[in-house]
Amino acid sequence: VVNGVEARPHSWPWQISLQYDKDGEWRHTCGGSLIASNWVMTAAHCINSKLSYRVFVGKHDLVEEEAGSQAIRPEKIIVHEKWNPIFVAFGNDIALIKLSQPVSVSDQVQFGCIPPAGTVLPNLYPCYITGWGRLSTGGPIADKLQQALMPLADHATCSQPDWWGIAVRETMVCAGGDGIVAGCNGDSGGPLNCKNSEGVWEVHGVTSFVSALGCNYEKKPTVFTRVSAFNDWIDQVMMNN
Ligand SMILES: CC(C)c1ccc(NC(=O)[C@@H]2CCCN2C(=O)[C@H](CCCC[NH3+])NC(=O)C(F)(F)F)cc1
Repeated sequence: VVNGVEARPHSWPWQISLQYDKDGEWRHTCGGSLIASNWVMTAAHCINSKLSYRVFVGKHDLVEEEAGSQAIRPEKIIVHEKWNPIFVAFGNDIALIKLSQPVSVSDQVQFGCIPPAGTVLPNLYPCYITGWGRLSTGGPIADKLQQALMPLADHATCSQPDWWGIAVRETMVCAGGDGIVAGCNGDSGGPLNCKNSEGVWEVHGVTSFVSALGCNYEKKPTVFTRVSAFNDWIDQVMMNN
């Protein structure tokens, strides 16, 4: 997250760190959201079938050992069948990770809520991106979980020619674009958190892409997979696996 702030520890208790084993070292590669005791939602582009992963729940500082955190191996990973790794703009950048054992909820580990199917929030609706992604374009990833307020850019705004144009679909959500605050590499797969009218936080987006010209690039908001376009897919996958 570029130009965010350190989150109060464990204030986004569904946020997970997806890590892969690189020569015996575990490396953070993506974020994700715990949505059930044995299911994590992340981005399809985070998954490389050649790598072995672990899901770390209950974390705040990635470089410290933290009581209450737990690393769990995936049992299986289901990537959306319509995800096309060649072109992130085709969308369907969503995947579900079934954990090899259920996680127990606690103060530090909670499930994120999926919004009702079809929910489309209005322009400038205030949401928060969270993640351990780069703190600046090309910069280091964060040790401590970051958060940033990112008002939504509705489809009419986000699909303007000098914004994302036709690269953005209605199955996506845009947020930010002020050239200051943005998601960045390593935030992929993590949640876009929006508080609903009852005051309940929902995971409205899965961090998908930013401009290749720079994370915080004016009129190139961070683009998320719109979770409320995938309720049926999520239900089917969880029921059938
Ligand atoms: C739609 C098309 C014009 C297009 C739009 C944006 C990009 N962005 C990028 O490629 C930048 C550069 C590093 C990774 N990246 C990204 O946007 C990657 C997803 C890459 C998926 C394709 N391999 N996502 C992230 O870094 C993010 F924002 F989720 F944290 C690439 C192509």
